[in-house]
Amino acid sequence: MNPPVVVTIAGTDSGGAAGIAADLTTFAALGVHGACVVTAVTAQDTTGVRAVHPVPTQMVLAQLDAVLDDLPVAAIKTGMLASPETVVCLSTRLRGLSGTRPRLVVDPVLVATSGAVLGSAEVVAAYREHLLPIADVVTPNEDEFDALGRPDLANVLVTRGGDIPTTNDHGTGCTHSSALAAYLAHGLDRATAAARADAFVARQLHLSKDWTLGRGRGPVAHLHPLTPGEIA
Ligand SMILES: Nc1ncnc2c1ncn2[C@@H]1O[C@H](COP(=O)(O)OP(=O)(O)O)[C@@H](O)[C@H]1O
Ligand SMILES: Cc1ncc(COP(=O)(O)OP(=O)(O)O)c(N)n1
Repeated sequence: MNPPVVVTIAGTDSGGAAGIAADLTTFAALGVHGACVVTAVTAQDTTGVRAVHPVPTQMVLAQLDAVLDDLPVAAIKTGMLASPETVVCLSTRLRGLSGTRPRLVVDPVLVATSGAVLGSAEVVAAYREHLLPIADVVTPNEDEFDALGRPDLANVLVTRGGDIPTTNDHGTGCTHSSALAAYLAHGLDRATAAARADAFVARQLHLSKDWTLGRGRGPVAHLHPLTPGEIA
């Protein structure tokens, strides 16, 4: 039987903790086929974001069209979208889809844990006007919720850290929204998918809490560890 297909539309993190790397490994962990549309390349590590290079909007749309023309996409997750043009054009493209529209999870990546601003005021305005209204679920953290003007919308699910003591939490927001999209693609309703996504992230944070990768906030684990017998 085919796995459900989920697309992430997001940026890269050269340190492998957040963005596309987190999304695709989370999809693999949760049994969905992951496709990816790259919106920006970031030079980033566990200590912060050094540089951002946005991908031109037409190239973002070309990637998305290639995926949508060929694969039976069950769900789409958006992460860092990098420019207002990309937010607006993507929203227009998604609103215009014919047939059964894929479930849409919007993770409005605007501020990284390191404090780096990943979305300008123009990006915020484009989200509010164009993308939030068509999302099934929007998953801002507290800072992003504030940046968006605390929208009073039924589809907004504000994420709020948790009680696992760890500094290895870089990529948790990406992992959480990807898990949510994967569970929706498996056919779960929104409340159940959200509860499962919380549980998945909690388990992954436990797995990586004693890691000592990097000089800053280390990556959350995205996959499950294999036993030595499974690796050999
Ligand atoms: N320390 C933690 N303990 C348990 N769960 C956590 C912890 N940090 C994050 N989570 C889970 O991950 C989700 C996203 O985390 P959050 O910190 O809001 O994301 P972001 O990385 O975007 O700031 C939370 O809703 C929660 O389910
Ligand atoms: C390329 C890229 N995308 C998203 C983020 C933000 O990641 P997120 O998991 O929401 O939060 P932090 O790990 O930064 O707290 C990013 N840093 N880079």
